[in-house]
Amino acid sequence: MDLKQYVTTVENWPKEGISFKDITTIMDNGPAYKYATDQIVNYAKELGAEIVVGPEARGFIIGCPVAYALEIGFAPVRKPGKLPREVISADYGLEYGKDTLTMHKDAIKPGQKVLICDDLLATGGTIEATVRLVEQLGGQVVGCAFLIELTELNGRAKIGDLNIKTLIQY
Ligand SMILES: O=P(O)(O)OC[C@H]1O[C@H](OP(=O)(O)OP(=O)(O)O)[C@H](O)[C@@H]1O
Ligand SMILES: Nc1ncnc2[nH]cnc12
Repeated sequence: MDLKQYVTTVENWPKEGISFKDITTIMDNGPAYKYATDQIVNYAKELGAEIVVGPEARGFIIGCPVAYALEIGFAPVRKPGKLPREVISADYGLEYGKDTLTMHKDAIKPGQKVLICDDLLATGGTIEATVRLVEQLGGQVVGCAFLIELTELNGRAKIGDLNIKTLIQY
């Protein structure tokens, strides 16, 4: 399936100069959403992932169905003030802003094999901060899966030699 045809590009949103890749037109198409999820499920199986981690909010949309299909857990990465128990934090930069991400301190077991999922790899700031959080908790990042990669922004460079899978490239 050519997934790219289901992505909607919105120019100059949320800011002038940003070419926004809207994945809601993948999600509202049952076969396209299932196809995308299945690709990541197969990748997760190859890697032997034991838990899925995803940053809010679009990382939940990608990561949760993968965790469900594999009957493994999902641990959320959230913006500050959203998780109710003790957290660790990491600051990061975005293509259009900056922010902080948090995880519960007990979200990952030491040595657990983690697959990180998100909708899109842009500058790599979000994924790099998520990797830092997982590693700080003792998790082993076995792979990172994205629907979309904006190759010109070279987000891959931020996470060194980690295993990365992207389904659509621009
Ligand atoms: O590679 P980066 O430059 O870090 O950009 C990618 C991140 O930006 C978007 O999330 P956003 O922070 O806009 O939050 P949302 O998912 O809640 O919309 C997207 O879902 C990725 O998580
Ligand atoms: N161009 C883009 N489209 C959609 N989500 C994004 N997150 C960061 N950059 C983005």
